Amino acid sequence: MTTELLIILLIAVVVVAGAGIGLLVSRKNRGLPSPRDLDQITERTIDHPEEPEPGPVDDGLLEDDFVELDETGAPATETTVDEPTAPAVEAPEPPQGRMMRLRARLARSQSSLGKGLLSLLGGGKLSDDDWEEIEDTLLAADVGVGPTTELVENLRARLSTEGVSDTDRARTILREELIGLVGPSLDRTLHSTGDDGAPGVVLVVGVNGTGKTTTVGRLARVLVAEEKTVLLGAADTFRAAAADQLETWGERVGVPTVRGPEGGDPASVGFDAVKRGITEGTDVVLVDTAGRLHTKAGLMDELGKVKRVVEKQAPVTEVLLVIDATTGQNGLTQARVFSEVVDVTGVVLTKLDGTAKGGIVVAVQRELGVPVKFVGLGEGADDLAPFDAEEFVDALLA
Ligand SMILES: Nc1nc2c(ncn2[C@@H]2O[C@H](COP(=O)(O)OP(=O)(O)OP(=O)(O)O)[C@@H](O)[C@H]2O)c(=O)[nH]1
Repeated sequence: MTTELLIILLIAVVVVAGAGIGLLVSRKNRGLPSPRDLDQITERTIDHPEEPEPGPVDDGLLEDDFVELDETGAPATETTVDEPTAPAVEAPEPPQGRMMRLRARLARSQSSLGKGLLSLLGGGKLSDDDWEEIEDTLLAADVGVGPTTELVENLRARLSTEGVSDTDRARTILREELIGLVGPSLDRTLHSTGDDGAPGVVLVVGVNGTGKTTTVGRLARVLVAEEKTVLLGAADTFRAAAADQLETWGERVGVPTVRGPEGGDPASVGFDAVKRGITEGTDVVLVDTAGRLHTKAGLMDELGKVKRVVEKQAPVTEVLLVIDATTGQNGLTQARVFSEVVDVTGVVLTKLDGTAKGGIVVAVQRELGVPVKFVGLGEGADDLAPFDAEEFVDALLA
């Protein structure tokens, strides 16, 4: 009897356990209710993030030519062309008159350099102490020792022979002398026209953080405002964000960007950009380069190679060096290194707004023997002004 009872109990346990497992398996097969079903069940409304639709990822990139750079020993790097995708393009402001519009941005240079000098010079007969103060004012504004001595000598000679005692005359003399120092007859045009139908090729070089990428973007706007067709080459491949940043600048004015993979060969990007510029009959190709100032030899290799490789397609018509005006002597040291590495043909001085060091315009021209062609006077898209000696001095003395 006991044995029979035990057998019955055992069968009962097996049946109950089997039913339980069956229930679990069937629930598993049906799947648990989704969060939304649970909401309906519980009549609670909870926001759940939409699940992404599966499908092909469109990154907006197009395949471009694969470039072999055997002769230079450069690794072949695949570049892509990012056509502008934004439908609405902006109409950039024409470059003429920008310096006048932005002259108030030179306020700090104005008060320390222009107004400081005027108040000293307009005060009648000047003592040696006054002249020393004039010298200090010029040096503090980063004019540089040589140009300061030259200016003071010229002013002394003119003021003593002409015997000036009124402010207006002092202003006129100072204006003339400052304009002479800045160089009114230097060729400050952007050399952006290629020969024999080839595009103009502008290489933009400089240390990262000086405003190089911003400058390339703004130059594109200047050229678009002049009704030129433009192509950008994102040869700063060391920081992915630099290419993205450049592409955004281009998109705003309907200008495409040729870019390579992060860490790819900058020379390949330059090569492809110019190649495409030739094929499409583009007026100007602007190439943003990387400015890692790690070692002079490294920089020389990199920039030298970009230029050499690009010139297999078309001559470089301009090499613009971007210098941050707020860095003073440091900026001049950078300028020296870059000019030893590449043939710099023009300077862009950024961040001239809000610095008291407006005299750097003179110092950098003397240092490199090349003209300042553009100045950055703010963070706005069209705050890059073609440099003009007279307008600059007038803004200082306003
Ligand atoms: N106030 C002022 N800011 C400027 C000017 N030009 C550039 N900047 C700012 O300087 C910062 C650096 O500019 P970038 O163009 O990123 O500098 P970069 O040299 O290309 O540096 P990387 O992209 O790191 O290579 C940005 O915040 C710009 O808005 C200028 O003329 N005035």
